[in-house]
Amino acid sequence: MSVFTPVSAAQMAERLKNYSIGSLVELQGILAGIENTNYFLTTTHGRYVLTLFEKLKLHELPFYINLMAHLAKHGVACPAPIADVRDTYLAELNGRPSCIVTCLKGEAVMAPEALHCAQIGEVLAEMHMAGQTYDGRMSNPRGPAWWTATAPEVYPYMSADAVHVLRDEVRFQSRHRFDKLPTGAIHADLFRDNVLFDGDRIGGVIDFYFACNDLLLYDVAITVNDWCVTDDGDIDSDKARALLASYHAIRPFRDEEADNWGVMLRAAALRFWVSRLYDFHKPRPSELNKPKDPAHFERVLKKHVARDPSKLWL
Ligand SMILES: Nc1ncnc2c1ncn2[C@@H]1O[C@H](COP(=O)(O)OP(=O)(O)OP(=O)(O)O)[C@@H](O)[C@H]1O
Ligand SMILES: N[C@@H](CCO)C(=O)O
Repeated sequence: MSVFTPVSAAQMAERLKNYSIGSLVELQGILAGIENTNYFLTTTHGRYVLTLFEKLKLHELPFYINLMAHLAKHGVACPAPIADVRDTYLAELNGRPSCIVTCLKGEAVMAPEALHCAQIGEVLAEMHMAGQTYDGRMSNPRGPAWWTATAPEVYPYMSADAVHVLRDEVRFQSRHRFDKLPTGAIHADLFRDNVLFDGDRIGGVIDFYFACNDLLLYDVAITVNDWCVTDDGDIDSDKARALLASYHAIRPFRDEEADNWGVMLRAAALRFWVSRLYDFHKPRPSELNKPKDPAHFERVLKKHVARDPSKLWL
């Protein structure tokens, strides 16, 4: 299903001559994933993942691949890209940019407990700390300018009540500035399906293709909104505290971050509400995936608007 661009064993064996990771044992297509072609690649030296990028172009990829390499160099649990004999990570294969990264152990945990959330807080803070010395730059393609421009495109498909909530939130966010909050390289999509757990221990973080430079607290809010959410769009405060406490132990929050926590949780919910609305109502012709439920993030946002954010702080 998710092998959009097939690679033969002969092609792979030939390609591996450019690397120092042994010779081909097995190449097995990965069914999960909707954006790219992924294969589990086993060589005489170990297990790797081969990705062929179906949408991103060669020149768009270095920010993400170099970020993974930088984080892996710092010991962060994420795939390490493998350089070829020319010392480059990216090469064309069957007309697609491709790269080989180390294979992480484990599977996604879709019903996490506080113990999982605590490990997520830790790995997120480690990414943020290690990311401080990353010199790649990428503005957030899904930031305030994007949601302000995109929201009106989906109003025609929404109920009057939902338009009211969305318009109010876009306006609310535009009244806030965050000049004093710490920034850096952020993952920006640290949802449950982008982390592998080997039993109860984190195997690592994958899918860095929304990474960018933005507020660190925004990344924390995105993460809490997914890892700590309940079925009705509320946030489980025990899980949120477990995540925040282990994050704070590595990168202590500043007072200004505590002050802006509620606004940030709302911004993170708004971003995914708008992207899901857009993907739902205006899918690209090539889109193969079943769109994710936008109403989920409407519920998350409404709960945030109604609550005292300090109840979800440390
Ligand atoms: N480095 C890795 N180590 C182990 N498994 C991996 C690795 N990279 C990807 N996978 C596996 O491949 C699956 C698909 O990868 P991924 O989620 O990145 O797909 P995608 O199509 O690139 O993106 P999307 O999440 O948008 O569908 C993951 O669910 C995971 O099981
Ligand atoms: N994690 C996103 C999809 C990828 O950006 C969502 O659940 O809407």
